[in-house]
Amino acid sequence: MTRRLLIVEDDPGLQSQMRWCFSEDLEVNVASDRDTAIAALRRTEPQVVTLDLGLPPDPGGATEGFGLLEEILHLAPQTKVIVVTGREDKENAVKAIGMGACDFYQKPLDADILTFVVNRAFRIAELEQENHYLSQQPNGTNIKGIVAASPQMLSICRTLEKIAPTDVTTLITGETGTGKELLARALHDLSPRAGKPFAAINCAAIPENLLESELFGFEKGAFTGATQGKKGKIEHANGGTLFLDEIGDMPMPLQAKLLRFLQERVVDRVGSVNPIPVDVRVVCATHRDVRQLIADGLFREDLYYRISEITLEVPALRERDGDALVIAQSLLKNLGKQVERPNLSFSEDAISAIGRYEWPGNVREMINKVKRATIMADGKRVSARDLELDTPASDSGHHLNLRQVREQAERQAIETALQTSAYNMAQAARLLGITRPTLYNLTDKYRIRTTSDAS
Ligand SMILES: Nc1ncnc2c1ncn2[C@@H]1O[C@H](COP(=O)(O)OP(=O)(O)OP(=O)(O)O)[C@@H](O)[C@H]1O
Repeated sequence: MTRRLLIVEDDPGLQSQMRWCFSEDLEVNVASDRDTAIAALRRTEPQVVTLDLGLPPDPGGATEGFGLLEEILHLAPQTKVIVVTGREDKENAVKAIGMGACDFYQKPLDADILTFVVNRAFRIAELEQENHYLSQQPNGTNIKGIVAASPQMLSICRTLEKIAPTDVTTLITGETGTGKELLARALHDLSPRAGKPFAAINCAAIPENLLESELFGFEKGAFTGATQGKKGKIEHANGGTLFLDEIGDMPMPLQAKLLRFLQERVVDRVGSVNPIPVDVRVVCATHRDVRQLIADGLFREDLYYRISEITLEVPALRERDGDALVIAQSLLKNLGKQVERPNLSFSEDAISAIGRYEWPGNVREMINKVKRATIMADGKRVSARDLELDTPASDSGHHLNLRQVREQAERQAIETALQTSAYNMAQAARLLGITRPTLYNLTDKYRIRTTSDAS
């Protein structure tokens, strides 16, 4: 890509000095007033503009410069404008940044600093263009709600489109927050069952003694308090899709009952002897390693084969090439609209931090971070700090003692677990391998918030 720079400067001496600063691989155009600048902008579409605020007919003030800045950003909002101000003119520099200028530079001219600032602006422009390109890439799939650019996810989406019209029982595996439920819903929406119910049940969230009646329903008088019969989730899904989330956490006795249902396609309500035929497509998901569960005697192998006629292994966000940025951009657009800040964009440090971060809580964690950032960002730029991604690794070398290191690690692990589990204390405690009361003690100790501040 040819780098094109437009210098807007009315002083001929400065014009030639600035021209001289830039190496030959830059295409440089010069304009001395607003009209010529706009004509050059339209003609050459520069990625970067340096703009002297003091332009005729107001060379001593900044009105013409501000007017031109506004016009440039209106005509070509992606242009990186560096305003050039006098030495004592901080106020105007700050105002220009607030209006959307990307940087400022104070006279007198210093070739090294100016080159540095201009090159930096080109780099930002290129990164933004790259991101824009990525976010404009067709998903390769029209699956509603799924944002993906990586070959890994596009391949999963293609498989999903192939199996959607069939009734094959599908197992979706992957870390928490990778989009397993989203894919299960997509499978339903793309299937001939789309007009019928999608009934989801989280096998890990319901106490063992209630899960059976939740799934299979119960008859009047089946147990104390059952004054009337109730349909279970499976019956509710009749004609549609049953989504069994966290199937790996299903207790063994229920696994046997589920297996019978999958084989016979009839439901035995608790307390009933009359099997009820049900027509559902079953989709299961788990973040657990089912083979390991089988090896540990916690999951029935025969059930595993029943539920995994097709398995979709959803990779973690950090393993998908290019997805993190594309999803973050899409989230910023959508979540920004929700808080009436539709023009937010990521700063350069945010873009590299998003690419570097491991995303242990995957897309769910990203949603929390971006949601927070849309509220916290000053101006139009979302920084790494707004995303809470600016913990410098070098910090670790500057601790007072081991206690401080331990406490910081503990605090970080708790914050990540809370974000990963969408601030569900029970789930976060499970992720951390501690009890809920212990988690409450620790969040008190470190004064960590236990609810999403964006909710
Ligand atoms: N590729 C994606 N594009 C857009 N949004 C996504 C994508 N993947 C996940 N999400 C969003 O991230 C959130 C978490 O996704 P989802 O609930 O499907 O994950 P999960 O793998 O089922 O998580 P868990 O195992 O914790 O239940 C949802 O709000 C979902 O819409």
